[in-house]
Amino acid sequence: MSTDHPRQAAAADEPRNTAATPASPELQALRERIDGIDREIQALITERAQFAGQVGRAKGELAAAIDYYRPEREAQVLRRVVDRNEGPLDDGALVRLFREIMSACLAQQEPLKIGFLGPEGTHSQQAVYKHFGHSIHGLPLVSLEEVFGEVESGAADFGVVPVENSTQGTIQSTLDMFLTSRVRICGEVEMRVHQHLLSRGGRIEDIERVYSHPQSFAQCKAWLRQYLPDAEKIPVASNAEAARRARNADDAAAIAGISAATVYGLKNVAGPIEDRPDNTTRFLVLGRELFPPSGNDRTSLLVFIKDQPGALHHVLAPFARHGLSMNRIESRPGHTGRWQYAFFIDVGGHANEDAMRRALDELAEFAQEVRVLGSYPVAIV
Ligand SMILES: O=C(O)C(=O)C[C@]1(C(=O)O)C=C[C@@H](O)C=C1
Repeated sequence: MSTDHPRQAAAADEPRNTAATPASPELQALRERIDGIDREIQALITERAQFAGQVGRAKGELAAAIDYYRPEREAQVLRRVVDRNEGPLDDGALVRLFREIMSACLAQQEPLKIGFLGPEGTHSQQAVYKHFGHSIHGLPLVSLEEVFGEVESGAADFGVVPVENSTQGTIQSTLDMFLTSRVRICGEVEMRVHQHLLSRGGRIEDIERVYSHPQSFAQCKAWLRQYLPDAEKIPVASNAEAARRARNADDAAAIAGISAATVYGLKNVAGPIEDRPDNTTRFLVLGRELFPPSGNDRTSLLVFIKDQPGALHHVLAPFARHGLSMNRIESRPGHTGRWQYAFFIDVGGHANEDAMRRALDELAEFAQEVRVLGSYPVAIV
C-alpha cells in the first residue's frame, strides 16, 4: 500500500461511518412500519395467487398455459391500477409491479413461451418483459421469419416483433410478414428506446468501427456525425449482435440498449445518444387467436383492393361513417397480382363491437379481401 496518501488508503479500507452507526429510534420505528407493511403485502400477494389458481381451475381442464392467458382481463386490471394511482410512485412503476404479480400468478400453471428477435439483450427482449413480466420462458430467435414461424407452428405461445419507431417510421419487413403469415395480433407494447455507445475499453477516442442495426444507426445519426464522424459504420442484424462483435476489440463499439452492456461485458462510453428524446418503438404481440374486447382496443386490418379511381376513399369512408378513428394507414404492393394493393390499417375499437362490424361489412362490399389481423388492448403506459 502506498504511504503517500495514508488518509485516502484508510478511507478506502474502512467501512463507511454511516453503516456502522446504529439506526436512530426514528429510523428503527419507520423500518418496523415497513416490515409490517411487507408482511401484509406478502400475505395479500399469496392470497391473490391462490385466487388466481382457483380462477385457473374454474376455466376447466385446459391443456397449456396459453389457455389460461387473458390479455383483455390483464389490461383491465392494469388500467384500474393507473386510475387508482395518486402517487408518489408513477404509473409506469406501479404497472410494472402489478404486471409482475400477474405474470407470477399465471406461471403457477406453466410459464408462457414467448419468441422474440434475439439474441439476449435486445430491445425486443425488454418489450417481452414489459408486456408479459419476467415469469415467462423467453425464446431468442434469429429472424422475424422465425418469430412468425414459431408462433404459427405453436412452438411459441406468443411472439414480440418491432413494427414502428417514432423517429424512423414503419418497419416494412414486419408488416410484409402479414401478407403471407396467418398469425394474429393480440397486443401492442410501446417502449421508450434509449441507445448507448458501448465498448470493451470504454474510451471514445479509441473507436474506429461502430456496429449496430440500421434502425439504431438512423436513430443516432446526428450524434454519430458530431462525435464519431470518421468511424466506420457497420450494419448488423441486431444490436445484441453488434455488442457481441464489439467485445472482440478495443477499437470497436456497438450502439445498443444499456442491458447489452451487462450481457456482453461492455462499458458505457456514452448515452443515451438517440437524436430525439422521445424515441419510442411500438412492438406487436403475435398469437394465433382473437381475444374478447377489453374496453379500450385497437383493430389492425389488412385490406386488399384493386387499383381503381377513388379506391382510397372507399377504404376510408366506412370507418368515418361509423365514427371510428383511424390511427394509421399504410399501403404496400400486395404481391398477389398486378395492380393490386394492400392497406395496413389501425382503427380504434374491437372487431366484435357493432360499429366496427358494420364498417367491416361495408368495406367487404368494395374490397377484394378484408383480413382482421387482430383486435387488442391499447398499450398501457
Ligand atoms: O382473471 C383471470 O382469468 C386469471 O386467470 C387471473 C389473472 C390475474 O392474475 O389477474 C392471471 C392470468 C390472466 O392472464 C389474467 C388474469
